[in-house]
Amino acid sequence: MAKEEEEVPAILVLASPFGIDLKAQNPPKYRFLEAFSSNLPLLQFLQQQQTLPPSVRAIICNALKPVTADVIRSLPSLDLVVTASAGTDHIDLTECRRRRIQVVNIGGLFAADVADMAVALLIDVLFKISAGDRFARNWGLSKPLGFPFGSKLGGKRVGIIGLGRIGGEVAKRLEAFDCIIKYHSRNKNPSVSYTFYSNVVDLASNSDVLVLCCPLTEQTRHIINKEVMLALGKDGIIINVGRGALIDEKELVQCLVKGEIRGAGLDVFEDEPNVPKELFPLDNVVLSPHAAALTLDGFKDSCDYVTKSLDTFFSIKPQVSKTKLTCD
Ligand SMILES: O=CC(=O)O
Repeated sequence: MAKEEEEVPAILVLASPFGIDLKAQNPPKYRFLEAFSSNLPLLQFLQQQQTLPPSVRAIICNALKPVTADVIRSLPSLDLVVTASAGTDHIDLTECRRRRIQVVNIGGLFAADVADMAVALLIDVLFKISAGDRFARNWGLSKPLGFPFGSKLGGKRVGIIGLGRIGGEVAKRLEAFDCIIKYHSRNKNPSVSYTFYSNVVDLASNSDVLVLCCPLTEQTRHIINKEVMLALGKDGIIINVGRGALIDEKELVQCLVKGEIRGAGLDVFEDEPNVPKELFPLDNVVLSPHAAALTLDGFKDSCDYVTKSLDTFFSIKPQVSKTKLTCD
């Protein structure tokens, strides 16, 4: 390999089309190994590449592209992982820490969009918009009063789990709809007047709706279990814009099928891209393919963010960058 080529950092791109602006540069600043264009499992893809993997310095990924310990181990020169997501649960952070690999996420860039999606899902479940759309397409063929009533949003008691940037945006929006906001998070937030519950079951017992906005960690995995769902009760609704594994999904399916809770709006699932098939016939459930942060207008922002993260990292000496760049 020519010396100049060696000095151009190699970047493994797991999700399309990050790095577009960078690719157009002349002379090129980076060499891109585009795994997203292959159907092979990532490790197999890497094994098939002859030269580049040993020199890969950075990975660009998003929440749907896991960066496992095996992937990290197959890249001996890896210094940086940039994820176009707020969550970092898809990255083996233990292995990154061990190797002193910098992890950079997108912070609150999409907090407002994710909050908008949470509110949209809630309104859809309450007013049965998606179900009504399906019904209206055959309306003329149905019997009178064949479509069940929806429910108001104003006055609902909404329990937000995780009052960080996304949760805060959800609270702001739903306050404007005259909802009563309560929350659970690791710590009470002294700067808000919403009622704080240190216990999720208590929050569920005192809410009509639970909105999940917290990151997935070992502490929050299955934070919504059967006990919480039963405490929420038959009129309760769950909205999840966090991560699928925040809910015990098997129990959620059972509760929805048996009518032990009233409905759910889900943008995320435990085993994406697999969505439990039992949910498909249910009109009290609105499904979305982890799309809260996927807007055409937002995409340019995430490309810019990824570009800036690479440029910042590679323009700083690696030793310095490892201490100065922060994972938000
Ligand atoms: O899932 C999306 C994100 O983590 O930003």
